[in-house]
Amino acid sequence: MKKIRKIQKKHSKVKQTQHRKLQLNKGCSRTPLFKHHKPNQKPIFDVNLVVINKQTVTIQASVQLHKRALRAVLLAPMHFFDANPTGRILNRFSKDADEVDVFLPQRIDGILQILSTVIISLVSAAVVIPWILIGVVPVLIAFAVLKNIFNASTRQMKRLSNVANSPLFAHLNTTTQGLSTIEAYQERNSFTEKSEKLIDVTTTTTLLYDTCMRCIGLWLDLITSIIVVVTAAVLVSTKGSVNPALAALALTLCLKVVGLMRETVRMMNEVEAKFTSVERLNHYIENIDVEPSSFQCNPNDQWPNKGDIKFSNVEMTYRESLAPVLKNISFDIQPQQKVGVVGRTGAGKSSLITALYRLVELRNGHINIDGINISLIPLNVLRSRLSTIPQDPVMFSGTLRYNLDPFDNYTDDDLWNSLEKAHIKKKILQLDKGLQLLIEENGDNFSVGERQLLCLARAILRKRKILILDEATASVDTDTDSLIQKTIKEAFSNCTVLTIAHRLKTVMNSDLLIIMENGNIIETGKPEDLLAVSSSHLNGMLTAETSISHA
Ligand SMILES: Nc1ncnc2c1ncn2[C@@H]1O[C@H](COP(=O)(O)OP(=O)(O)OP(=O)(O)O)[C@@H](O)[C@H]1O
Repeated sequence: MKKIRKIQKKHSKVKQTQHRKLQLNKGCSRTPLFKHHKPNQKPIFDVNLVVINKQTVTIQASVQLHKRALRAVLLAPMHFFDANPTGRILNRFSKDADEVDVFLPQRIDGILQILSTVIISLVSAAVVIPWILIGVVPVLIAFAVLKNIFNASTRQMKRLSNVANSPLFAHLNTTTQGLSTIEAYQERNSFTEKSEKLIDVTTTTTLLYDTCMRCIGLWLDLITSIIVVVTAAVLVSTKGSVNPALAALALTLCLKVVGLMRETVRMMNEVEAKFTSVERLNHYIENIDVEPSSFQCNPNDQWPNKGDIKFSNVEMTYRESLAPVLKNISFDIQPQQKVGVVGRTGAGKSSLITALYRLVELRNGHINIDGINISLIPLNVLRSRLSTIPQDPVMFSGTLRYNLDPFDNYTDDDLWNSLEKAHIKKKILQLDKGLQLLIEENGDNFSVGERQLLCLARAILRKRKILILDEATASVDTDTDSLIQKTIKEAFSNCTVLTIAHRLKTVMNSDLLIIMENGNIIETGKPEDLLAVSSSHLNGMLTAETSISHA
């Protein structure tokens, strides 16, 4: 019985202490002015809610910035990508976007919280000792001057640090892409050395920025200490004339408020420096030229239904400062004609496609498809009505189905049919997963030739009136090349096909041959007509090709 009573007593004692602790906590939760994210606490003044709602303001702002910068890059013309390496673009969308997404909202929130504390503390102090406000003015001036002195340099250091990241990103990008080549040529050491040098440059600029921030911190601390010392000295020297309680309050407030003001200035400086990331993203939004979106003619859904292509005095240059790569080119391709374009490397064959897709606007002349000048129609319409198999076949990470038919417009049977016509069905069947087969980034789990065949399957599926093949079979063996040419002849019998090829054999069955050199057309006609003339360029090229293959 005694034992039970002892336990009961102990239990009630524990309960009492718990109750007292609870009361104490309740008391505490009433006193603080600011919420520190403890559950069940009901603060009088919730800075997060009252001053700023991070979710709706800062995050929304960064989302908008990101969206608009991304849109600007996606709609940028070709020359933007020629002038800006991938690393530079990656830097904006990784490092700069991270500062805008994470750092700035946190810091701005912090500044607002501290500023509110400073204002409330100053108001409470002014109520008790009004003359304290006289002392605040020089303090504010001192901090403002210091902030201005350091602002320019910290911002510049931050800009330097941001810029220094781009070459590092570009180098890492090229290294990962060319890893096998680096290993094959045993260039691992030189690449590692270059990485280290670039990391050194990046960290040096970051160190400069950090040093600048430390320096401003040091000066702010110095001013704070001077102010506290001066206040203490004044209070001591006026001993007896100031109420000791008020003197203690003045000193405490001085320590707290000046300390907080110092912290605000430091953080504001940091935020202003990091705002260079916003500036850099904004630069993309405001300064990247956008591909022309205005149009004077919107062709019907069936356009082009014949496939007639007419180049008239076309002159094109990749940049204003560069020489033209297409010089006064004129030719006419009849509907359903199979045209072969040949010429030496750099002759301007691929530039014909660039001009057809309006990746670069013409300097002179015009191109008509089915009688419509393509410079007058919307870019998305033009590009969606042509089919191409480029030199570098493009595959996206995702399923095979997604790669062939991203908008889910065709049935599985259609897809298998096109794979069969492109002579790749057998290979896909061997891999077991069928249309759900996963394609790795850049189509790395397929050879270049296989990727070209998958692109051919994609083109067969879309059934456009105009098909452009840019060295589409350059990476497949001669037997498969012949098979593909046969397929193209059958599957695209009622389409216009423009084939750019290095191997003359690939285009010898064309209806028309265009031979290019140095941006000009040097010969054009039916292959048999050109072969009949012994001095023709085609005969010369054939002789050169045969002698190389026999060598
Ligand atoms: N993006 C570019 N910026 C500047 N010049 C370019 C660009 N692309 C190509 N050129 C230049 O334009 C000329 C024609 O290039 P194009 O790619 O059309 O030749 P090509 O006949 O297709 O060569 P290849 O058979 O090697 O693919 C070349 O001198 C090349 O240096």
